[in-house]
Amino acid sequence: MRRYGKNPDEDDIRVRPNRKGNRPRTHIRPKHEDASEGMILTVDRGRLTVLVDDRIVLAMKARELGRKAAVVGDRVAVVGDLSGKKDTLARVVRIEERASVLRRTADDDDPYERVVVANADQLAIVTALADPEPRPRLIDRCVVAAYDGGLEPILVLTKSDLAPADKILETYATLDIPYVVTSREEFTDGAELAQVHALLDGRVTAFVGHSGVGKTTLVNALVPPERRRTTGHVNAVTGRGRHTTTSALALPLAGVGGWVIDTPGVRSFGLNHVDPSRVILAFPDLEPGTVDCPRGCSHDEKDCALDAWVAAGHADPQRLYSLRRLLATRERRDGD
Ligand SMILES: Nc1nc2c(ncn2[C@@H]2O[C@H](COP(=O)(O)OP(=O)(O)OP(=O)(O)O)[C@@H](O)[C@H]2O)c(=O)[nH]1
Ligand SMILES: [Zn+2]
Repeated sequence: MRRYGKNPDEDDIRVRPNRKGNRPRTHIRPKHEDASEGMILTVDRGRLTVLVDDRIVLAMKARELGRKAAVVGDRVAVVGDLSGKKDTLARVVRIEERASVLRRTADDDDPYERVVVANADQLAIVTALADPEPRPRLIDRCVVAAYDGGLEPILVLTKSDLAPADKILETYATLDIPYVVTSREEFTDGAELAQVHALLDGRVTAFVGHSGVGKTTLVNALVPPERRRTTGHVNAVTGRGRHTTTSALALPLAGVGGWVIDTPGVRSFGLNHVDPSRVILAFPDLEPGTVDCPRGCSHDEKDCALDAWVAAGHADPQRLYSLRRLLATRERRDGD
């Protein structure tokens, strides 16, 4: 599996100046050797649901965890009553290191980045081919968030009964992003569903998409019947579905292993937090060309060494063009 960031989580650790000597400020935690492992499925304010073996356990964060947020997809250590019975409450005592993090700043004016999903292998960017119209810059921003957080992006292009996919596919061909084109009608015949399963089975996939793109329709076709949600309640005033959830939600893929993590419809995807040096990791063919870059180069500036390096024939100019296009989406424009 491709992994982009080395340790995408490290920015979450606020390193504070240490006045008392050079021992890092770590908390000596009780060991909790009896703790069980689990995975967070939902977060609703302070309440977490955690999958422990095959039971769904209600839990809250132990105080010793401090302010670090527990998010959907987190692997955790949990103690207390793990029976999953009514009126029990367990405690999450440890959040394991994250293999990937999907983050967004709600808005580019909003300085706070939030981790939306932890440990997803891939990010399925769901885009309708029409109704609503595709928004390439939003797709690009999601791709950047995936690369930045160590997730592999995949494109899911829905409503192919309304418009063809060629143009979008052409735009993303250079990036070599796996894709699938779907329509609700075809979905029932099995062939498309098999293609989607081929991309998702055995993996943890976070789904993002603008409201109304058909994300719920798609997710419902993938999860067991009792986990389905109602679709199509787009509110004319807010543009949001009536069932818009405020946080992500992990659902098991029907039949085989793997998880779908449904996230609330996004209208924008703030990228304040993105580090260009992590995005370039998704371009291993270009990375060697950055050795002569100025320190802290954004790779989207005048002195970037990539231009000369690519001009000398070391890599495909289309790839550099794509990298620059993605990096440019970090800046917000009207309509994003
Ligand atoms: N023509 C067409 N319409 C579709 C298709 N898939 C979904 N729709 C319709 O598009 C609308 C939105 O679908 P949803 O699945 O609710 O979309 P969503 O992305 O979950 O939207 P929210 O619930 O607002 O977050 C519904 O009216 C669906 O019936 C498709 O393949 N073709
Ligand atoms: Zn550079």
